[in-house]
Amino acid sequence: MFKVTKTMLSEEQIQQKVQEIGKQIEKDYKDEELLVVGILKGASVFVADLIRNIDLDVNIDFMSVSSYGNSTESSGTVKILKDLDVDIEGKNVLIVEDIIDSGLTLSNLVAALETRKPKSLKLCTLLDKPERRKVNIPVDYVGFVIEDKFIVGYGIDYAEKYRNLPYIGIVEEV
Ligand SMILES: O=P(O)(O)OC[C@H]1O[C@H](OP(=O)(O)OP(=O)(O)O)[C@H](O)[C@@H]1O
Ligand code: HPA
Ligand SMILES: [Mg+2]
Repeated sequence: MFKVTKTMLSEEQIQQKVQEIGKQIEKDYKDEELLVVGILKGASVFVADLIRNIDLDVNIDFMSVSSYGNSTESSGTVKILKDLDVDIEGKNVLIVEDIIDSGLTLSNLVAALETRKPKSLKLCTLLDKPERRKVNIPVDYVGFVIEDKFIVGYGIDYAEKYRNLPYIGIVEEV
């Protein structure tokens, strides 16, 4: 049976980091228009907190892609389940993810969005698990670099559970 056995990052640590990233984004996009794109469902909680720490005129949109399903291993392919509502040509786009693991989700997504000719395309992730990377992908804003543990909480699930935890916990077989 799988259970949340430990806390990896507390609610306070996460909130502090989200504030820092938000302020950095605010600086970097001063006097620019910005479209923040959250990747459902995992990034939903992070995006909601992040945009409240960016004191600029931001627009938000969401995409839904899937690579994990109910397992702890990526299937290696990414399906677009819900596309953006808006055209991103000529816009500053910031993709927001909860976690980069193999990098497959983001690299596929970036390739797809680059063809739509945004003015700029940057990436932001709360968590980065570099040990599991299968494709190299440069990320502009990283919250925490974490070790190779299967984690949940703050939007991130195991079999659709635990997304509502306010902290990041480690899931282990007990
Ligand atoms: O770097 P990768 O190996 O591609 O893994 C990262 C992706 O996997 C998870 O999403 P998932 O596809 O499980 O869907 P979800 O966001 O709806 O939970 C996570 O939210 C990232 O989007
Ligand atoms: O550690 C993880 N936990 C949950 N979902 C994930 N998707 C990629 N990595 C993870
Ligand atoms: Mg996701």
